Amino acid sequence: MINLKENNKVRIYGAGGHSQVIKEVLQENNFNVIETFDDNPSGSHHASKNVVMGARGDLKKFPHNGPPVIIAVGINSDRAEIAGFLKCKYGKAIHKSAIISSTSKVGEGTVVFAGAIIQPNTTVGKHVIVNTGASIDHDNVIGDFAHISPKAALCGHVEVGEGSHVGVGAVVIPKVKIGKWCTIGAGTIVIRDIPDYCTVVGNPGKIIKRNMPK
Ligand SMILES: CC(=O)SCCNC(=O)CCNC(=O)[C@H](O)C(C)(C)COP(=O)(O)OP(=O)(O)OC[C@H]1O[C@@H](n2cnc3c(N)ncnc32)[C@H](O)[C@@H]1OP(=O)(O)O
Repeated sequence: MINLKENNKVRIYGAGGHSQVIKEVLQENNFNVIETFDDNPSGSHHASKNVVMGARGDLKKFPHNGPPVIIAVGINSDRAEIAGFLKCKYGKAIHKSAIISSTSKVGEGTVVFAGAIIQPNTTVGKHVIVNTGASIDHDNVIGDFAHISPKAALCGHVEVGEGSHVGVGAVVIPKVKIGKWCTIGAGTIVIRDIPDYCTVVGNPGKIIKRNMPK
């Protein structure tokens, strides 16, 4: 399932490891990745070829018009910043093995990797990463620019705020609300609501840092 049009052409913004996974999802869905941008082309992943300078080089000269773009940058705040200055159309990249309920919604620019599951009545925002094998159950609300890492499990009626990162293998019990721009550590068990900007680790999850917004 994918919603990119324009003769199956797509562009990727970001040329690191995360970009490689997105490229593979797109190619398996018969999309033609015609261009890869990066704001630091010389630091690209070894598998990225023909990477060209991104919009930070010259915002006015950047080809905002054209085939849809996917922002393939793993750091949530960077993805949000890039989405703030690009004037592009966005696509989605959804792996064939992902299961998404017909009653759930996935926003533009969002990527859903192999084996991920999104159960009914869930809303996933824009430019979200639903990583490999992540499980997002029914009636969740996932904010824009969030990242649900591999094998994380969100039970029913969970909310994850804008820009928050749920680490690999974390578990969130039903009806818990995680604020915006939080970090939930790898393997954390979240059993209570988490305020905005907090880092939480452990079982049960405890707040170890409050990261004030930039
Ligand atoms: C395909 C992909 O790769 S997707 C990428 C997915 N990435 C992840 O899931 C990474 C998640 N990140 C983490 O778990 C990190 O450890 C973070 C963000 C929670 C904390 O990182 P930092 O802010 O650098 O904290 P730091 O490493 O200094 O640890 C602070 C304390 O928390 C503890 N801690 C850190 N992470 C965890 C964790 N996941 N579980 C339990 N305790 C933890 C540390 O042991 C340390 O304790 P101490 O003060 O008693 O020594």
